[in-house]
Amino acid sequence: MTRITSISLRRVLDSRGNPTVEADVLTESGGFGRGAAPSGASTGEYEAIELPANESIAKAREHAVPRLEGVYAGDQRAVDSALRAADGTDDFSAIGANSAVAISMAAAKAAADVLGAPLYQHLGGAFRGENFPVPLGNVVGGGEHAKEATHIQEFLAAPVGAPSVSEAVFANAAVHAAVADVLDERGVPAAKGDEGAWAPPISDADAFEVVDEAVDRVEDDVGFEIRFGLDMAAAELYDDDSEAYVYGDETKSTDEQVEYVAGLVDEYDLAYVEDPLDENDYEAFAELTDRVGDRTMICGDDLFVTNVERLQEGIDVGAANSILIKPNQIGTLSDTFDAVELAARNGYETVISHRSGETEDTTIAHLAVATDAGFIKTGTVGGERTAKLNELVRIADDAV
Ligand SMILES: O=C(O)[C@@H](CO)OP(=O)(O)O
Ligand SMILES: [Mg+2]
Repeated sequence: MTRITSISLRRVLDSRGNPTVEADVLTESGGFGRGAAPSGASTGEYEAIELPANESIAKAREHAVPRLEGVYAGDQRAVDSALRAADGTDDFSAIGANSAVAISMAAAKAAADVLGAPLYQHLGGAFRGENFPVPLGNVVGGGEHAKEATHIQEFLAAPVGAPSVSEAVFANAAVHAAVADVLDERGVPAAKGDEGAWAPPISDADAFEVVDEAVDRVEDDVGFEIRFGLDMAAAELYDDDSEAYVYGDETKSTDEQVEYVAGLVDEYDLAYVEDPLDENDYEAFAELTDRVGDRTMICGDDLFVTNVERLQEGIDVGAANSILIKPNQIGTLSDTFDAVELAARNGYETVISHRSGETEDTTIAHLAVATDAGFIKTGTVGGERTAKLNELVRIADDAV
């Protein structure tokens, strides 16, 4: 029933206005699934390769589509193996991870459609749908997502005490609004960055104060615990030549960076710190995790790139205690699940994540519920972000 009869690929817009790949998968019994690839700006050195959308589509039409016709969409491993075989490289550089991930997600949705089950249930089984991830909401940001704003890429609200996913989602939106108030009171004008977070021209130190204040206000209002965290995207700050982290005119050695982050964790009771160190520095990651990993999440994004080999290396040295999961970093849902399972087996928390360039695709909301992830990082406001947040609310309401 889920045998694939046709796949169409097209160029659509992402949230930055760049072309990305959208895939439609049809099965012989009429099942339909659509998936669209997101795109990063602060991409990790070891991610699967995104090709220009046109090129990726042409290559996938030539090499992948003929192999996939006749494969069962319900057999996700078979779909993803066919994608890997069609590509023939380790990093999807032949057909592009953008076409691969769009097809992989579209096939999963087509299979769910045939089964008449929500995607999270097809991917995660009958007993999923009870637990929901805590949404990490980007409220202030800079780095590669907004020039002339903070050096730290993301300040993320973390409503860890929210009694429901819906209350958590609304709490993050309230923190986003409270940040605007605090900035306004300080006379700071702020545009928005790529993910809809405020991108004020202030120092990182001032941003900590602003976010801390905004979180306190909303916490008082809603009456449950809200903390905050960071994506430092430190690989973007690290300069290989000087072997230092560059914050405008200031630099920090690796030891100083570890010291700085450990100090921030304690000063602001941070719930979460993603990529605090360079993507090649497992050792310094391990040192920081050793110091503060008992009281905060140290999460590898560019460090692990959703790749089981890199994750295993991190597990071996104690580099972190959580992993960011982005399907397009590795190219298929099967590889994504492998990374989630390896993480879970080793006591690592998983954080399912959007990219800075997004579409209305809601697959990651289902993926987070299907894998019982503790967290999801998918922005706070803006249509391509609320698409995922609202889908979580619908899943909780049994309305998908
Ligand atoms: O670094 C990140 O975690 C992501 C998403 O917030 O950014 P990008 O998609 O630009 O890599
Ligand atoms: Mg990141």
